[in-house]
Amino acid sequence: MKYVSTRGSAPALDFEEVTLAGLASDGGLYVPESWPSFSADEIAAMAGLPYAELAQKVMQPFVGDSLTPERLLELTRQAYGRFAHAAVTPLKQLDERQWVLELFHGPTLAFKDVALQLLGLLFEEFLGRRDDHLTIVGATSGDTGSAAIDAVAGRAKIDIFMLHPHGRVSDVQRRQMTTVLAPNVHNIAIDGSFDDAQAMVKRMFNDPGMTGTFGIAAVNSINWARLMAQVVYYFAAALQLGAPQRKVAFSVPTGNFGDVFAGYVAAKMGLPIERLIVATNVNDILHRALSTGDYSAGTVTPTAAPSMDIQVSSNFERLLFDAGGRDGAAMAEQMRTFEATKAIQLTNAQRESAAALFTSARADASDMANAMRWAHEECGEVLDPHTAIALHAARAATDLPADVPVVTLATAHPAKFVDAVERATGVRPPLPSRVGDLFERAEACSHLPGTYDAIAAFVAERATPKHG
Ligand SMILES: Cc1ncc(COP(=O)(O)O)c(C=O)c1O
Ligand SMILES: N[C@@H](CCOP(=O)(O)O)C(=O)O
Repeated sequence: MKYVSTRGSAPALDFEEVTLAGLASDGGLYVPESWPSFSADEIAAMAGLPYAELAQKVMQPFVGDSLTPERLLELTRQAYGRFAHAAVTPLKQLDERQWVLELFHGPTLAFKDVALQLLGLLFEEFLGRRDDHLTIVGATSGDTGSAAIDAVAGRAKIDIFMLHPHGRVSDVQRRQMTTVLAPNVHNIAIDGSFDDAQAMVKRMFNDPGMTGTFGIAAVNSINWARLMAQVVYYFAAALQLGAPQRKVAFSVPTGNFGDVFAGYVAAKMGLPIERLIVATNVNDILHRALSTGDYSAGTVTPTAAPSMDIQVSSNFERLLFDAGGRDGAAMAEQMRTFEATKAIQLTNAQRESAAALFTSARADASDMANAMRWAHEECGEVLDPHTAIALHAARAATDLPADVPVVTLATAHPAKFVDAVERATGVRPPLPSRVGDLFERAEACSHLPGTYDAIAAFVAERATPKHG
């Protein structure tokens, strides 16, 4: 399998190279040069497989000969062996139509663990084949950071520098990052928003002063391997609900468009998905883009669902590229316009193609609180604010065919956002014991101005050059 850049001019890479590369050298994102697909019979044969085996089957076409099927299965067993639930991503029924897919049973209590536990192992596997050192530079609005740090802390040949917006992540999210005191972990709180952090990370991939010396790598969803691993749980859920004979809809709390793009990939691979509902909070650039074609970023409003407080959604570029007919030169031009003006209009082709699968909905603070209350009072489930936003959107999708179940992706454990959950439901969910004595541990974090020069200098002083 080869991967091509959405902007058309970076070299095509294989899976091993694309995993270590992160962002393409032309500023684009890598996507498979074509979508692999399964027949209905092949999908039916996956029903009932343990999660690690299903993961190997779904991901093998993307991995190609970078890993044998036997080795990939060893890695998926190792990655998902750390999850606290035997099903890895268990599915729960709320009422006749509504279901919740719990993605937070990994070590750091959010869906990011599903991909990052595997990505940490893939980095180690591929670094073992070469004499290189990796410098991971990531941006987080709370969850990617802790999951990535857990996945790579203490690993030889890897340093991780994780940027988060100062004061805009929950206490649990911050402590899950800053209390990891391994020497290869560097937490940085920046003045600014997640979007500012993400822009600086992307800029570093295109700074020859940094890439010439350091092996800059990505743990954000700009890294293809992140999305690939997230495709698996769409298969897991749909198979339990009757796929391939029955269609399923998914409602996805969305920020950087990675999770819902993984659903798009599952549909491209043959999974019968009736609809993907893109649920946003008041930072609603994606809702506006999908409903009116207006992709224009405003300023970020802090909300009780901080991991979705994003205006510039990296992975939307992957959809625009694929939906727009895979024209790299046109995509590069469209993204240049967006980077310069912070606003573009989707083309008719992009809008029509996206509308075949996606709808969108926006939830404000009271929609979110009402969804949390409904789940708690009517179904006995305590949900986190991000999940509640998607549940609001799922319940609002009344035009779906009556026999289509709707699966809301539960992206974080409610204990990560305990204050917002308590305000809405009166319940203060306890932290699961697997996160240990989080509030007793010492924290280490550097606070830097939100400027590229300050971040680049900080990284350059501490990182190990790529060739030792
Ligand atoms: C809890 C939670 N829900 C939803 C999202 C949004 O997911 P995505 O950025 O893949 O759209 C995030 C952040 O990525 C998150 O941490
Ligand atoms: N919500 C995310 C933002 C980063 O998204 P990613 O999926 O691109 O890593 C977070 O929790 O950090």
